[in-house]
Amino acid sequence: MSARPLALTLGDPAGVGPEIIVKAWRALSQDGPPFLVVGDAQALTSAPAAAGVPIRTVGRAEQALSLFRQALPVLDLPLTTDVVAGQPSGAHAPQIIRWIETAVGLALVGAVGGVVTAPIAKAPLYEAGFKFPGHTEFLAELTAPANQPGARGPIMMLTARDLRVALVTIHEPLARVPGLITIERVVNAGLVTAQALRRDFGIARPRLAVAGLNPHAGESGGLGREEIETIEPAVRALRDLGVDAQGPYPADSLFHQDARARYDAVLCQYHDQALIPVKMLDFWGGVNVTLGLPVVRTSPDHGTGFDIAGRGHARPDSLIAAIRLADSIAAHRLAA
Ligand SMILES: NC(=O)c1ccc[n+]([C@@H]2O[C@H](COP(=O)([O-])OP(=O)(O)OC[C@H]3O[C@@H](n4cnc5c(N)ncnc54)[C@H](O)[C@@H]3O)[C@@H](O)[C@H]2O)c1
Ligand SMILES: N[C@H](C(=O)O)[C@H](O)COP(=O)(O)O
Repeated sequence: MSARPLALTLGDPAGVGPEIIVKAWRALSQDGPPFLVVGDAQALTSAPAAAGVPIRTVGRAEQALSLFRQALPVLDLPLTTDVVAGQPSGAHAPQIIRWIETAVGLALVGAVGGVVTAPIAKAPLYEAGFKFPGHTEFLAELTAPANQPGARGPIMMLTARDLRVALVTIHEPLARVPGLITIERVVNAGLVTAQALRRDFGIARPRLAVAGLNPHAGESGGLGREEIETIEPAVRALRDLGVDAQGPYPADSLFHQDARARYDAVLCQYHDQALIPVKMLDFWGGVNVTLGLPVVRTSPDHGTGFDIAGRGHARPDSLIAAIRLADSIAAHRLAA
């Protein structure tokens, strides 16, 4: 366990975030990684599972270490408008963004060991003028001035059980994806992923399988030429750089149980190619990790769950897995 707490952002206060945070504290308060919440204390107090959970405000992140076993620590940056569970509102956007900025700022100065983000809904943030597709790209912007050892992300990785997937393109409309797959992007995603598998996951000789874009990985050019013109040269370039990369392989046969034993991560070309197998394999245990940034960041694989917010049956499993993984990555970085 790291000697510093983690910072956990509240996410969209109208979603399941407050409820699963309170439940995660219940599950982890005795022997789990300590964390403080960066968000609105009242939203936590009002969460369906909050009865009996002591919630205490703190002024400094380090106070969370001694407090965490007795109470849920919160750096209270209150909302200015009322929250209705299940109803997202652009009015919350400035504070949602501020919580993320604050948590990342704490990580950049070393006051916390990493950041775990509860889910945000993108649409109300876009309506309020948020210019980033999601946390991943926003965190890259916030951490841009800080030094990053090795290749720079952000690269989105999702993990579930024995599967890790890393993405060449992230939040992009499908129609734009082929044009965005360049040799440079594939090589950078492969390098960031291989370096993170060593540095953050402790895998000494990581093996990467690279997925094709087209059906049957292009069928020798008959079903698309991206494999021949872009992905194969990128795989060769990765090998020249010392990365154990193989492929491109047809994506449909890359994710079954026997195939998963042959690699440590799959480099996928686009969002759903990567996230469908993860969420199908283990929706409750899946974790989203941002690779190649100066700060540690994880998140649950699920979203804001507006359809069930406020009802009391949201599951905290994925958030708990995200907290444990952030703690493990922070410990690996500290030991390096
Ligand atoms: N980490 C993140 O910030 C993150 C991740 C994924 C999606 N999102 C955002 O979330 C919003 C909603 O996305 P969506 O509807 O596609 O996916 P979702 O994950 O919010 O919901 C999909 C289904 O899973 C259920 N679900 C989600 N979390 C649950 C939990 N903890 N316990 C029990 N059931 C749960 C929901 O009720 C719903 O039926 C979108 O705006 C998206 O951008 C954010
Ligand atoms: N792409 C993620 C998913 O579908 O699970 C999710 O939108 C989170 O993205 P950020 O971590 O960049 O917010």
